[in-house]
Amino acid sequence: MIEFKNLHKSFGKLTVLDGLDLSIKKGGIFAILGPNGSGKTTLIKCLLGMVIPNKGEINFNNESVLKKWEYRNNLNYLPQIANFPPNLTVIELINMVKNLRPKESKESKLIELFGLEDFLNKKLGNLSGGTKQKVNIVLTFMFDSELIILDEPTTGLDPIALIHLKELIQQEKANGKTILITTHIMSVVDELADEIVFLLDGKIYFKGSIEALKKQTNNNNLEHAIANLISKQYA
Ligand SMILES: Nc1ncnc2c1ncn2[C@@H]1O[C@H](COP(=O)(O)OP(=O)(O)OP(=O)(O)O)[C@@H](O)[C@H]1O
Repeated sequence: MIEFKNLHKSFGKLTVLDGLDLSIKKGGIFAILGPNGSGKTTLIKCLLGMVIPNKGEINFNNESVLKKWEYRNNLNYLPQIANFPPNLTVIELINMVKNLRPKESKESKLIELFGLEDFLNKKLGNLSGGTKQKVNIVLTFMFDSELIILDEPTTGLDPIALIHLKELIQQEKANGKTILITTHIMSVVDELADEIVFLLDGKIYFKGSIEALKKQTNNNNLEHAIANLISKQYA
């Protein structure tokens, strides 16, 4: 479904992606992991056309995405930091996004699920971080798309909202969707991920199941298995 071939991206002298190759098949939950600054968001933004690679190919459903935009109709994206217009109310923003995207939307169910009814007429600039993140989640999941990209979706969520988010992700997977998720919360990876994609030094350092990672690192604890991957590389 998605293929990155020999992808390079530098910001000035800083090389972030250094000949990265990765293919992701359709269906399932893929956790994109790596230390801070390893290039997870950059990789996602290359796929979205928000960062232009210096070199390499990116294909979505066997077609190059470079200089294209139509493919974006088939994906939903939750950004790591949502810069909402502070003077709009929650419902104004939801309606604005609905108008921009002429697709069927199911926001009512999500508003109820995350208990946002009482916030609909509040200005986005006055919301708490966690409530803003719930709005971010509603905007991401209200449309039906084959690919869902979630950049740190759990930030600021309380335990109940976190449970609802995890259920939502599982439901999308059950409906055959492909979900890419970046997170530093290993319990989320443990519960959700079918495959781990681990970025280090601008390349994919490991790709496989949690079981395979535990076996390779000879460590039964996911957090320690990941730490083991990093320390072996720098040993
Ligand atoms: N527009 C930009 N201009 C300059 N440097 C950038 C830009 N975007 C990202 N970087 C740098 O590229 C590197 C990779 O950043 P990126 O946000 O992709 O990392 P990440 O793996 O998502 O990190 P984190 O886990 O902290 O979210 C960092 O050193 C970052 O400072």
